[in-house]
Amino acid sequence: MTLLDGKSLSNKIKEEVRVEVEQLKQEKGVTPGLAVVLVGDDAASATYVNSKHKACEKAGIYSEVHKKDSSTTQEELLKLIEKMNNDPKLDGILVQLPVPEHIDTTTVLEAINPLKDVDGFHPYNVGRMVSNLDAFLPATPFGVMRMFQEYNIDLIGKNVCIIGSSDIVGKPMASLLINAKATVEVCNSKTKDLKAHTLRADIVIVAAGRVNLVTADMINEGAIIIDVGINRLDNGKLVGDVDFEGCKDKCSFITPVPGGVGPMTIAMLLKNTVKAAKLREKRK
Ligand SMILES: Nc1nc(=O)c2c([nH]1)NC[C@@H]1CN(c3ccc(C(=O)N[C@@H](CCC(=O)O)C(=O)O)cc3)C=[N+]21
Repeated sequence: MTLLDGKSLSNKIKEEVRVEVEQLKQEKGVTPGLAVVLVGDDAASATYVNSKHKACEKAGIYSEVHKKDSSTTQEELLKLIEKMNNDPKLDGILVQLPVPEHIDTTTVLEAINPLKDVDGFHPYNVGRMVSNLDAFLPATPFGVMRMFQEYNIDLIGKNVCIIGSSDIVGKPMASLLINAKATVEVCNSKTKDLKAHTLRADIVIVAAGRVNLVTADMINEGAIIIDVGINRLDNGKLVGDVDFEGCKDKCSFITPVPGGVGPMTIAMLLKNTVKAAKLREKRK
């Protein structure tokens, strides 16, 4: 079994980004800028936002974090986004999800200028991604694709079973894999006999948020396992959706949690922010 080491690959990508940012500054006088908006006081969200901010600083990307309390209205949030859309310092705008229930996620995401949509969640970018056109790709599935590339994992003709059909992981993951000529199946919590599906797969990608959802009996010998789950146990330990210990000797590749897909998400966000900075002229 080979570990898909997202920690070290993400460090390599972040270093590439740092060099690229340096060049942009020197050659074009452009400093890429990212704004992250956090609404409410979810502890996990606060941690991620903090990691994103620190990663930006290390890469030389200007970063601002807007912490709004949970009573913030949708109107206030839309106003802030409009201001950021017009702020020339900002190349990327990210609203950390989930937002509180009284705020409509789609309305908020649609308010972001698609050319600043470094999360790739705006319908404009979603449509372009599905059509295999140049677009901002959602950081998590983009990071998974980058891992396949790094470890020379061929996708053409492979059976891939994705567990989880969310807008931020499952659906975009399926699109990217379809475009890469894989054969893709997307399961969800209503899927009957999940095991029958995973046992047809060369690659299983799990993003369901359920501890031990995937166990060794559910995977083929030599399968590739990508664990996008992040679950905090009562003892404070961080685990994915896969029974790692049970599966590790049966599969050919597996991502650990932590140190797998998570760090890749942040690295690809930085990549997208640099991409957005290069589009500055087009936004004017
Ligand atoms: N608008 C928006 N964009 C996002 O990209 C977004 C979001 N909302 N909401 C929540 C999810 C989750 N997410 C993660 C980022 C980094 C790690 C990460 O760095 N994980 C580390 C450890 C983290 C820890 O120790 O808590 C690891 O897996 O090794 C995980 C998860 C981004 N998300």
